[in-house]
Amino acid sequence: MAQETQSAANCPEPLTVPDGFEWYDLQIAGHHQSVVKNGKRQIGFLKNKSTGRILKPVQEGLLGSSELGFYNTVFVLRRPEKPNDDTPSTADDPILAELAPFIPIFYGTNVVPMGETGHLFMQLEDVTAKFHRPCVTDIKIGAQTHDPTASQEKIAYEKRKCPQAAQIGFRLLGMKVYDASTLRVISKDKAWGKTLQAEQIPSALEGFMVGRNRTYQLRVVESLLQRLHSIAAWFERQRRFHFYSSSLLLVYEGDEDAASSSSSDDQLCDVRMIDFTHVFDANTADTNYTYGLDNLIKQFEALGVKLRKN
Ligand SMILES: Nc1ncnc2c1ncn2[C@@H]1O[C@H](COP(=O)(O)OP(=O)(O)OP(=O)(O)O)[C@@H](O)[C@H]1O
Ligand SMILES: O=P(O)(O)O[C@@H]1[C@H](O)[C@H](O)[C@@H](OP(=O)(O)O)[C@H](OP(=O)(O)O)[C@H]1O
Repeated sequence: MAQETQSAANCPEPLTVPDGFEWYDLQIAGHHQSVVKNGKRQIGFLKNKSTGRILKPVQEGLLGSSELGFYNTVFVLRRPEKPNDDTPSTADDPILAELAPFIPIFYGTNVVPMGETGHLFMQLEDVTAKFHRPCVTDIKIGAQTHDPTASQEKIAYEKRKCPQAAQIGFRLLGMKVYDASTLRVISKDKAWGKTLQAEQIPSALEGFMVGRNRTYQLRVVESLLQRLHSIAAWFERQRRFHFYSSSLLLVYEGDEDAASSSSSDDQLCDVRMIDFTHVFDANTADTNYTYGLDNLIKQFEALGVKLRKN
C-alpha cells in the first residue's frame, strides 16, 4: 500500500492539547501525534487529568465507526436508574458479558476542542492506571492481519510488513519496561518488533521481565498465563466475532513493593484485548486469533518452565 510515513519535520504542526488533558505517555503503538502519514498529522491518545480516563481518537470512516459499534455492543451506556454513575453495564448476552472484563471499560464518546472543529474521542479505562510502575507490551494477535474486505494492495502490504508473523501468529508492537536494577525505562518500538524472528521471541519476552528476581518473574508469568488462558477459554466458546489486527495489552507492576503489599493478583498484572477497528461479525470460531493466542501462551509457558529450572 502506498503509504508515506514521515517524521515531524516540515509537516503540519501537532494540535495543541486543551487544559485538563495531556498526551498519554504510556502508549506503545497506534496513532500518534509525532507521525505524519500521507501528509496528515495523526492525533494520538490523550489522558483526561481529572477522570484518569484515556481518550482514543475515533478514526475516520468505517474503522472508527466499527470500533465504536463494537464497544457499544459490549457496554450499555445509559443507566437512567443511577444518574450520578456513568459506569456502563454490560450487555445481557452471556458471550458479551463474559467478554467485557477482557476489554477496557468504555465510557462513551467525548468531543475535545482541538483544531478548528474539535475531535471525537472514545473514553476508555486506562488499563495501566492501577499500577505504580506499569510495564507494558502490546502484542498484535493473528497470523492474518488484513480483514476480509481488504484490497489486494492492502493484503500484499500487510503480508510484506512482517512475513514471519504469519508463522508466529502474533507480533510484538513494542514495550515499555521499568528496569528495577537500573531504575530506567526501556522502550522498544514497532521497528524492533518487526525485525524479530521466531527464534528471537523467547528472549524478547524475557526482556519484558528485565531487571527482576526469578521469583517475581515467575509470579508475573504465571499470573499473565492465567489471564491469557481465560481469554483463550472465551475464544473457545465464542462464534460471534472475528478479530483482525487486534492486540493484547499485557501490563504488570514494575514496583515489587507495591505488588507485594497487596494479597490480590489484580495489583500484579492485567491482560486486555484492545484495538477493535477490524472486528467482524461471524458464526465460526476465530481460528486466526486462537492460533496466535495459543502460540503466545506456549511461549509464556516455556518461559515459566525456564524460570522454574533456574
Ligand atoms: N485502554 C487502554 N489502556 C491503556 N493503554 C491503552 C489503552 N488502549 C490503548 N492503549 C495504548 O495505546 C496504544 C494504541 O492503541 P490502539 O492499538 O487501540 O490504537 P490504534 O490507533 O487503533 O492503533 P492502530 O494504528 O494499530 O490501528 C496501545 O499500544 C496501548 O499502549
Ligand atoms: O487500520 P488500517 O487503516 O488498516 O491501518 C493499519 C493498522 O491499523 C495497523 O495496526 C497499523 O500498524 P501496525 O500493523 O504496524 O501496528 C498500520 O500501520 P502501518 O501502515 O504503519 O504499517 C495501519 O496502516
